[in-house]
Amino acid sequence: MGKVFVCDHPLIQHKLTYIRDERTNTKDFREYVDEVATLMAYEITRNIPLEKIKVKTPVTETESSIISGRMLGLIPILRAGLGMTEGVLKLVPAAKVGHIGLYRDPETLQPIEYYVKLPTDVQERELIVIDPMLATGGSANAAITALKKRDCTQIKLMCLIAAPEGIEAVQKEHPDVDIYVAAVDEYLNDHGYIVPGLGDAGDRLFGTK
Ligand SMILES: O=P(O)(O)OC[C@H]1O[C@H](OP(=O)(O)OP(=O)(O)O)[C@H](O)[C@@H]1O
Ligand SMILES: O=c1cc[nH]c(=O)[nH]1
Ligand SMILES: [Mg+2]
Repeated sequence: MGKVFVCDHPLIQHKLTYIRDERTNTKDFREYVDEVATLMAYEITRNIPLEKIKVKTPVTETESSIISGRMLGLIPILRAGLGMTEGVLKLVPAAKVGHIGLYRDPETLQPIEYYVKLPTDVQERELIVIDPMLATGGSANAAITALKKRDCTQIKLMCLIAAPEGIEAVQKEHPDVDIYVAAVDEYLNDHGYIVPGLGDAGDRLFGTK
């Protein structure tokens, strides 16, 4: 079963409080989400492979490590996943970015796919699926399934806030996928919103409500 890593660094938890706060305006919300994504990326990339290269210091020649950033792929789920993507790219600028467009039908809560554009070598990359909210888990599961259909095998999921229901759903459908979150909240309300959560991530990021 996939592991759940809660990124509980004080800086992340501090910023998450302002992300949750309904008084935080769109500009500040976007900035906090971006900053938390960068901090979480530090944790998520902890085990990516290093390779040795030769480097000449002012004193001598030596061997030193670099990460194979080109082997990473970031897969934001549109729209809200876009809000975290630049923050991760700050740490791994060589990663390629693929987009999966999904929206959740407000009645059925089922994900509807409307766009997929992936790097041509996506199967060879370690992928991080990015979405701030893991609610029922339907969207994350659909995105991961779309990647697996294209022969992707190394997939992680990165979210800001997860409901226990969403974690369970992903662990059941994709037991090979580890999940990185800043917080696990209490439950889903009757409209499928995470409680206490932060409201609608896409609307708060883009000011659409
Ligand atoms: O776990 P789930 O129950 O599937 O819910 C989570 C999904 O809902 C939100 O997207 P939304 O459908 O609001 O689309 P948007 O990003 O375009 O606003 C969120 O960004 C996730 O993708
Ligand atoms: O709480 C939630 C659940 C799904 N999507 C959101 O943006 N927020
Ligand atoms: Mg939304």
